[in-house]
Amino acid sequence: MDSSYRFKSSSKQSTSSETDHHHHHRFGSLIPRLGRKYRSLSFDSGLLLIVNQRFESPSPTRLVMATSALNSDRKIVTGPAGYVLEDVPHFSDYIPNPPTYPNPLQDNAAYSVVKQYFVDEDDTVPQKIVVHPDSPRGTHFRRAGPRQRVYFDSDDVVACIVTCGGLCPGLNTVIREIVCGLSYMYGVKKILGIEGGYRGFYARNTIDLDSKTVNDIHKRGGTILGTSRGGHDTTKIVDSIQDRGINQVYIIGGDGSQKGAAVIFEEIRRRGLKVAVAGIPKTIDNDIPIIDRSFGFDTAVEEAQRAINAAHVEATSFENGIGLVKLMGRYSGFIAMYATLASRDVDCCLIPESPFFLEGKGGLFEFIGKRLKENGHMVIVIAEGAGQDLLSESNEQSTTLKDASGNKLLQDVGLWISQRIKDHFAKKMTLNLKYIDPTYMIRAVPSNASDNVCCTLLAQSAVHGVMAGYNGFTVGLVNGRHTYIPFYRITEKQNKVVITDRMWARLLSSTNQPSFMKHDDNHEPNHSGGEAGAMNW
Ligand SMILES: Nc1ncnc2c1ncn2[C@@H]1O[C@H](COP(=O)(O)OP(=O)(O)O)[C@@H](O)[C@H]1O
Ligand SMILES: O=P(O)(O)OC[C@H]1O[C@](O)(COP(=O)(O)O)[C@@H](O)[C@@H]1O
Ligand SMILES: [Mg+2]
Repeated sequence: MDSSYRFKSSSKQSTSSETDHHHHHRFGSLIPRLGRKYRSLSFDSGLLLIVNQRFESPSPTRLVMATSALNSDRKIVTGPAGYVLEDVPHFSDYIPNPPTYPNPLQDNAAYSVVKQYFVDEDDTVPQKIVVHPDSPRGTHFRRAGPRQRVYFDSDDVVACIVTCGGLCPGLNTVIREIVCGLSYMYGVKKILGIEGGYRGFYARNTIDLDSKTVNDIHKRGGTILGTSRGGHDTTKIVDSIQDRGINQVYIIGGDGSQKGAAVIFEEIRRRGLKVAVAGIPKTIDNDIPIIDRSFGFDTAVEEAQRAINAAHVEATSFENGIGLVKLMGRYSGFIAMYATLASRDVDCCLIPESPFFLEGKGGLFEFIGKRLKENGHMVIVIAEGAGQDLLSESNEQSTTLKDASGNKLLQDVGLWISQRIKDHFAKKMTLNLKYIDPTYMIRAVPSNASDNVCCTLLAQSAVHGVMAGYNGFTVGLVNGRHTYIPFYRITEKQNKVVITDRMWARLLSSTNQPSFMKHDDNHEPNHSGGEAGAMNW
């Protein structure tokens, strides 16, 4: 490596206020933007573009790439000590010499008081923050925030916003803050709402959005734009984007929506359009990987407390009372786990990641019998995706039904387990079991204060990234900092509760429920699990 190669220490790099903002701008092409610090840029498709080279910037060198060669690539930048930046695409990757403009925020009185308001081009955020002295520096994501130069003239912007998939508290707040961010910060005047999810691009008219029309919407649950499952037709969607002259697309949605956003972006890049696509991750189940937590999750957990309280009141008021609450969570039990930890009234929490069984030693029935004997009542929280294996064993009904988006339709585990418990204890004792299903109540509410702040920052980060020319990314909080994450990192797997992590151990110790490990079970989780995100501390 070049001996004059300069690299900031990791501690310095994470402190943006210390970074040098006076070095020259690098906006002309991909190489200059990567700056002098990186030694290689490789694309996973096998096309190795630059290796072991020191770039002086601004550089006259232009990186010439065939658009087609970029289609499935990953923009990976490596540096010393195992540093890896999983970068997001940028207009300058596939559009030759895109014009740039000074960021209008530089004249905004509100932000002018902030020292070094603009984010340094080289700021990145580490994925893992717990390290050993000899750990490699590891994967980083590009830090979100406003850049000194933007790739859109505000007068030319035609932005659109769409919400897809299931409801989640905070959707309206994100819509509101994208609209307000675009208009107040960047002076954008043309913002369209796409109604009814992806199919709205080609099956519905658009609605005009401005700061006045969205002023109060954050106080309402749901989404003012409407949403849907299914209906993703990439060609029709991109045709509609082109026909309407849209050049910024904000997609608020979960794992399915982000997969949809990724293919829309691929098609846009294939057609060589100067259209930005940004995803804002929405998942009430908190099943999107990498990010610390998703907006609406906090609200959902809080709302679930009301159902758990009701279950507790019912359970404690009757002899051998059992309050059973079913909460959302198809594949990830975060809502159930956090609602249980928050409540302290829950005796048993069942989630999809932790298999359980009913009969025999160490099983659920034995535990219920024991708790009722000790306390006279019991509260059980079950995530909707828990015990699906047991259900399909005892049920001939087809389990292959899917919703319009292709998500497997689950059978009602709450009703099933209620019946099984009643049947089991029928001859032994009088049970009073009350089943509460607050599924849609916890997601149809407006977002709470903390989620509103979370939504605001995500929306603003998305707007800054798009204005700065980044494209094909999802915004997300990583270790408390906002970042731009490539779509593939968000969609390649689901975030799950890792039952061998401390958080699940804390839950087990707070409820003192059995782990439901049979003797022949090995102690590995039965799912791929994934990296421990912040919710798995
Ligand atoms: N693999 C995919 N490719 C393209 N579009 C998809 C894909 N998966 C889901 N979608 C679309 O994304 C939208 C939302 O997906 P869905 O699974 O219902 O909700 P969520 O985004 O909350 O996971 C739907 O319109 C669906 O058709
Ligand atoms: O009945 P619907 O509208 O399909 O939604 C129910 C599902 O939505 C979820 O909240 C998750 O859906 P998303 O992926 O859209 O966020 C699940 O937990 C739940 O099973
Ligand atoms: Mg989903």
